[in-house]
Amino acid sequence: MTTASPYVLEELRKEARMGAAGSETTARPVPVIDLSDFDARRDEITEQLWRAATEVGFFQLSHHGIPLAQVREAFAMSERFFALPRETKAQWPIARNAGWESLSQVRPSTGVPDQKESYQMTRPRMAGLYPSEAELPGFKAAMQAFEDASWAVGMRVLSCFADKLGFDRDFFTRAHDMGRDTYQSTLRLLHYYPIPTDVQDKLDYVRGGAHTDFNCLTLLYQREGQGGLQVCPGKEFEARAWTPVPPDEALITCNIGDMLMRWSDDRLLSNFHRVRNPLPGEYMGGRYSIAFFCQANTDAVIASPSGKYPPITAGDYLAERMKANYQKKY
Ligand SMILES: O=C(O)CCC(=O)C(=O)O
Ligand SMILES: [Fe+2]
Repeated sequence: MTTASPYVLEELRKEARMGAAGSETTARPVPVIDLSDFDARRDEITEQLWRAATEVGFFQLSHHGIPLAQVREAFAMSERFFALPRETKAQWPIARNAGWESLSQVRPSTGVPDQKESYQMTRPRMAGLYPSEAELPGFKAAMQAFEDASWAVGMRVLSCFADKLGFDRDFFTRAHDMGRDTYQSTLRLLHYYPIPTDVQDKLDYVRGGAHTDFNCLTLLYQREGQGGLQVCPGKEFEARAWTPVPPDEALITCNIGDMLMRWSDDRLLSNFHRVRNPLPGEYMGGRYSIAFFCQANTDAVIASPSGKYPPITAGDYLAERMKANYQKKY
């Protein structure tokens, strides 16, 4: 007898089926795409991005134009944010992808909360959710500048996909319009807690459960010495064999999200990823990462050209995915 899945969206049913299993790792090449001299090399870069995104679903960007000092400043601010007292952070509880949460994100793949805290910045929803200048001087300005820089890189990559998909070049830029109150792209700071000694061999202690992202494109920043990210290419979902993506401060790791998979009739592949616990002998301290999620504005209609997926607004789509992850927090 089969049990009906509680999830309406195919993506969520797939996540639930993925489960927490699979510890095998397979070395796969992670394509690195050099964005230098972008305007002159646009055609060549577009071909490389397309190949990486259609064959694998994840890739890394080098020479993306964001200075290393700015990435390091964002991480320094993130550490200061998470070092604030719990009661201070609790003034900014998460709602609609904005604010702070701790131990509350339950991925359908694992059914247990990720052992992390995170703080999401979704600009039009941030009233009352930023630390004050007294609490954390310079935080808001540094984070907004970092989001601006990440957005610009994300839009460049998406403009290449627009060319290949037969949309006009600015199609995705218009769909991620920061100037409107329907904007819902999110900058997310993540802090995975240090691993307590008594849980180091417990299977139900999960740093980050397997999932695909809800958005169009994710830009992920990792720190040297704080690895753990593993990916499983979209086409090889059933194999559940994971490939580590070691941190490199100079690179941005990208993956395609489910919005773009729908928008491209599955030509661009979203991919599963997770954050595994450190293995015995590895660094057991905290892990910080930063993700920028290019999420289409709430009123953008994600219509799959062939009609494979029924049209849905990006607002409704995201709400459905968030509800499945945070009970009653959307
Ligand atoms: O922390 C990481 O490396 C991954 C984070 C992630 O996958 C997410 O927040 O969706
Ligand atoms: Fe993710």
